[in-house]
Formats: sequence, C-alpha cells, structure tokens
Amino acid sequence: PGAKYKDPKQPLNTRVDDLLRRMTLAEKIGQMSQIDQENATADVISNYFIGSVLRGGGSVPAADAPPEAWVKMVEGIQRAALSTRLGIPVMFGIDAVHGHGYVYKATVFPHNVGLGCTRDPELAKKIGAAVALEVRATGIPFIFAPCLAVCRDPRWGRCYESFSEDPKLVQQMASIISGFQGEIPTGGWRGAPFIASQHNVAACAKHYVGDGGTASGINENNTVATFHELLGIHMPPYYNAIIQGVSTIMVSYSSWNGIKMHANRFLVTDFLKNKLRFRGFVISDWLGLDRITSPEHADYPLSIKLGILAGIDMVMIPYQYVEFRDDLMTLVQNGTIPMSRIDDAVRRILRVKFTLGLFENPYADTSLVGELGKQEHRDLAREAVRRSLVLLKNGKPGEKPLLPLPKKAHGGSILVAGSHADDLGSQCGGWTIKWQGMTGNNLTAGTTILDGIKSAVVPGTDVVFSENPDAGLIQQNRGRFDYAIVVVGEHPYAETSGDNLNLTIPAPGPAIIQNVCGSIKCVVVLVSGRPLVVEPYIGIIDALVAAWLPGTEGKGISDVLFGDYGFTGKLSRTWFRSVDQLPMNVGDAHYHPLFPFGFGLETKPS
Ligand SMILES: OC[C@@H]1[C@@H](O)[C@H](O)[C@@H](O)c2nc(CNc3ccccc3)cn21
Repeated sequence: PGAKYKDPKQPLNTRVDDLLRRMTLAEKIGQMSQIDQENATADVISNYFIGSVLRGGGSVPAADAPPEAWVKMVEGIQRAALSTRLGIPVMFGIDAVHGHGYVYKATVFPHNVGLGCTRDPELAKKIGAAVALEVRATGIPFIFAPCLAVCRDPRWGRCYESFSEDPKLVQQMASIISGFQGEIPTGGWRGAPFIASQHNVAACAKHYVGDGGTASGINENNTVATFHELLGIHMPPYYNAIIQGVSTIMVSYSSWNGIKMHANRFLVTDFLKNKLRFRGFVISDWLGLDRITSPEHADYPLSIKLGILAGIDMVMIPYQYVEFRDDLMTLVQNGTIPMSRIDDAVRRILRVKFTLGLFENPYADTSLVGELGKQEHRDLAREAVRRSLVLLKNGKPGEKPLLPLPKKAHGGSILVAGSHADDLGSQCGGWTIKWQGMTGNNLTAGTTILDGIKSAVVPGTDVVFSENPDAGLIQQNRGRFDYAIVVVGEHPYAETSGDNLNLTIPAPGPAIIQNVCGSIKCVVVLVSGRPLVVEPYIGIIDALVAAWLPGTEGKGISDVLFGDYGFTGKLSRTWFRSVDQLPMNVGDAHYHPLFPFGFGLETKPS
C-alpha cells in the first residue's frame, strides 16, 4: 500500500509523523523556507524542496493579469514541488488585507480602520468568506491577513491596517478569520489550525505582538510596555485568533522593551506555543530574521540561530534561500539548533498543509474564476463602505443639518471639488495593485466617489467637478451652487512610508476646503487611513464625513450622502485635537479629543 502520509483516511498526526520520519534535513529546511515568487523557478523549487512561495516584491504574472494567469503561475510552481521525491505540495501566500488587492479587478473592501467603525463581527465574517473565494479564484490557498494590530498612535504608517485602538473592538473584528478559514465546528478542539473547505484559505494573524504600540508610531520600532500592559492591550486579539483555529501567525518587526520580536523565545515559544497552545505555524516577516541585527543581515547565522530558537517555523527569506539553507544546515549539524526544534517547525507546517487539503487538492479549482470581483462581493463591499462612514458634523450651530443632501438641486447645480473625488487609487490606499498603492483611475475596476455622486442625483441636476477650483471662480459662481462636496485626504502609502508626525491634510486639501467652504455650503469627505488635523477648518465646514479608505465601491459614499441609507458608523479611533496630544486613546486619564472613540452622528434614510 502507498505511504501513510498520502492516505487522507489516516489520522492527521499519523500522516505528519509518517512524512516527517522520511524527510532529510535538507527537505525539512526546505519546508521552512518561503521564497519570493520572482525566484520560484522549477529548479529552485525542486532543488531546495521549497515549502512556500509568496507574491512579494512586485511580481505579478503580468500587468492586469486575469485570474487564469494567476492560476497558471501558481500551478507551475506546484508542479515543480510535486515532482520532488516526497511530493510535498507548496503553499503559495499573498497579502489580501482588504480584498485580493494585488489582483486586477478584484473587489477592494474598506481597509480595517473603516471596518472597525461598523463594529459588526458578522459583516467581517461575510467579508472574509468573500475574500477567500476571490483568493481561491486565483489558485492561492494562503493569505497574510488579518492584521490584528491594536494601533495606539495614528502617526504609525500602518494604522489603517488596524481595526481599532481598543483591543475589545479588534477582538470582535477578528471574527473575519472565521470567514477566511470557515467556522470552527462547535466543541471542535481549540488552537489547532482549521480550514473548512476548498473555498476557504489559511489565514495569518499578524504581527505578533505589539506592532501597533511602538514609540510615536514609528514603524518596526520599540514597544515599551509592562507584560501586564502588553497582555491587556496587544495580546487579546490573538486569543480570538487561536480559538478560531487560525492557521498561521506572523511575527512583528517591532521590539518589546528592546528585544526584537523575531528573537523573542519567551513570547513566541513559551507564551504563544506553550501557554496559549497555538498549534499552527509561526512565520517571520519579510527579512524579519535579517533585521534582528543592525545593520540588517550583518550576521545571518546569528539571525537564523536567534529566530529559529525563538520559535519561528517558516522564514519569509525571500531571496537568500541558498545562504539560509547552508547556514541553518550548519547550525543543526554543529548542535546549535537541536533537530527537535526543526521537527517542531516542520510538524506545524505539515499540519497546516494537511489541514488545508493541499495533498489532496494541490491545484486550483478553476470553476471559481468567476468569483473574482463578482457583483455580489462588490455589493457587500458597498454595504461595508456605507457602514464604515462616520458623520462628525452635520450643520453649523443653530443651522439645520446639511445631510442627507437633496438629489435635486434647486439652483440646478452642485459643485464637487477635491483631489480625492475622482481618484480610485487614492480611495483604495496601500496594498492595492502595488505594495504602496497607486493614484489615478486605471489601476483596477471600481467606482469613484464622483461616479457615485453623478449616479445618485436626479437627471437635470448638474454636477460640476473641479479638482482644485480657483478661489476667484468660486466667488463669481457662488450663487450657482446649492452646495458643494469637497473630497480630500491622504494619498496611498504602506508601512514606513506612511509614518507621519504632523498628520495634516496634504496640500492642496486645506486650501480647497477654505476656498469652497468659505463661500458655499459644504460637506467635506475625508479619505484617509486615520484621523487627521481638522480643527482649524471645522468652523467653516458645514458637514464632515470620515470615509477612511473605502476601496473600489465608491457608491457606498453617495448612498449615504444622499440619504438612501443613514449614517451609522462610530469612530474606531479617537480623533485627536492636536498631534501634541498623541498617543491618546480611549480610557486614558488625560482625554480631550476633538471627537471621542465611539462618536458618530446618525441620520435617517430619507
Ligand atoms: O508582503 C509580505 C509581508 C506582509 O505580509 C507584512 O504585513 C509586511 O510587514 C511586509 N513588509 C514587507 C516588506 N516590504 C515589501 C512589501 C511588499 C513587497 C516587497 C517588500 C513584506 N511584508
């Protein structure tokens, strides 16, 4: 009869043990290696027994590639892996942090900061299930999501990837994992990886732990906290992730009290694996081992020793797979790293691969290609956009509310102004098509906020769009417009490029607000990954809406502006008055925000 590990009727642990005992050290180290797709040739995959590949650097099958091209690319990598002696399937991973953002024409959902404002775990689950289908449409079974950061300082470039500053709200929204992976059966064993079907994907809770607590929000920096504070603020979402059977957990670049998380055996092994009984595998971040030293990669053998002994099971290498294999082989052969540590890592990786069903289903289910960008998913994203919007002001003191806006303008015209009214890339933000995101309207399929406004007003109402209207023109034409919609905000960024100490609205946003709102009744729609400085303008603004980074379904904004739906969103983050107050979070002794955590005005559908 065939080898036990190939028999799906065998118990999981029997398959793992049977396969593990057959493996050479080189094959074990291969399983621990995740390389970038750019190096994933058939030779490299088979000669180094590579266990995982990620879409990292900038590699895509081709610009605007259809799902079939992704399927083909992943298939080629898989065929090479299955050609090896033991035929262990490769696990392809990608960042799908707000939908399958890297893939042309995928549905792009609001980034987590906006989803947190819905406070709806069921919505999060539905979104997770839709994203899993879109990822599977491209033949990929593994995503580096959700980010469970508890962002404590909006100056952090990744704050938009965090559901909230409040650990309890992040815990609620962590239910997205049950969407990605499928719901763990009640009474099912806890802590072990769970993937319900071939329509689900292996998720990755990241970045363990304290990524959102660094000093001044400096990315990859140091989180100073007592163990009690770490457990109270940053750890809770991982309990929810493990209870849901999250398959993998990614380690944070940041440090805790000066100790690099990638070298922290106490938190990764003693606490996460032994105390919390996490049974999936722990993966490093990109060059995470290299960055244990400064400068990075200064002493790779030391980095590997510290990272692997800390409890990291799979290493996102992504290029130096030869050096990694050679150095780790030496460290095991000279007894620095015990074989038991290697076996623990490989067991965890194999457990996830067996649970994913990769041995039985190594290739894509091509019947799913139609799931990518499906209208049903876009409708769900549009609902998420509606419910993520937070109404911060609606009418000046003593004046009647401006929102919901009439669809018929009595004067016949409305003015739409601002850099973000007609910019699909800016409304999607980072991690969209490109790592850093893109501006403009050619990046993927979607609907801009302006498109939404035009389709919402009744015929005969003239929508005048001017990206950066001249103050004089406004003055001359002021009587022509019943009201103006000013859409401004941040341009796309990701990670360190988003670190920002002043948090002002980028130019020419403030000038547009002053030019337009100084003359015409205006609603300002702010497209940003976080609260920004608005106090200087709040007096001349009639209505203010936080739209966060809504993604491709821009009609979700006009749906609420024009009253088809009411505003219901509540702030997932404190809206500071001045950056001098930061960090300032709900529950702090000194708490004098412009708008407090949980704030949000409501309107009724008209
Ligand atoms: O894209 C893989 C990971 C991602 O899952 C982590 O959340 C993030 O911290 C992370 N940073 C990098 C490094 N920068 C980078 C991003 C995309 C392509 C190439 C490099 C890679 N990754």
